[in-house]
Amino acid sequence: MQVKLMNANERIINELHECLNVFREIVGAYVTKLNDLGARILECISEGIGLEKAYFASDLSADNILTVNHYPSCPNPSLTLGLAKHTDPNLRTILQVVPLDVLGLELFTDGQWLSVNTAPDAFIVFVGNQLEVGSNGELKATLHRVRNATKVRTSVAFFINPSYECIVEPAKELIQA
Ligand SMILES: O=C(O)CCC(=O)C(=O)O
Ligand SMILES: [Fe+2]
Repeated sequence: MQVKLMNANERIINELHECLNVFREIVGAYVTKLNDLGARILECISEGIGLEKAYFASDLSADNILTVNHYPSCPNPSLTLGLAKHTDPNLRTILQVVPLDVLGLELFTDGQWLSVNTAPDAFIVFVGNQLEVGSNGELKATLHRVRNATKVRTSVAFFINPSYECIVEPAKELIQA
């Protein structure tokens, strides 16, 4: 009988595979929930601006991306921004922030930057550029930025995008003659 002992490299590779499987399972379940949540919010938004419930479904929200932003602790946060001001180029963003007590996200509204508070189990939802176009400007893309903090901050952003093939244009129902 031949017994093959695993060397250190093989053991690490096996453990890595195991971690990746668990990671895939957890992230897969999270993304499925975010997809459902995103679809429900989009339905409410569509109805709210006078479009049919499913207007932004299918091609207009077919391509989704999950990203993680990590902001290391910054010794002098007043000297630099974590993320410069921008609007997201997609249809819509759903954001979750960890840890909850580290503030940093700011929205530009009524001529000033306002800090966004987070709450347990809460999601932050941004209107992206494509939703501003699709809604013919009824919804304005959210201008936002991130300030650094002396503590580490991480955010998870789920970007909902139209498919590459689809044409994004103002909804006919929202164009005044
Ligand atoms: O980290 C945040 O709170 C915001 C991240 C963000 O704006 C982005 O990923 O586009
Ligand atoms: Fe953003």
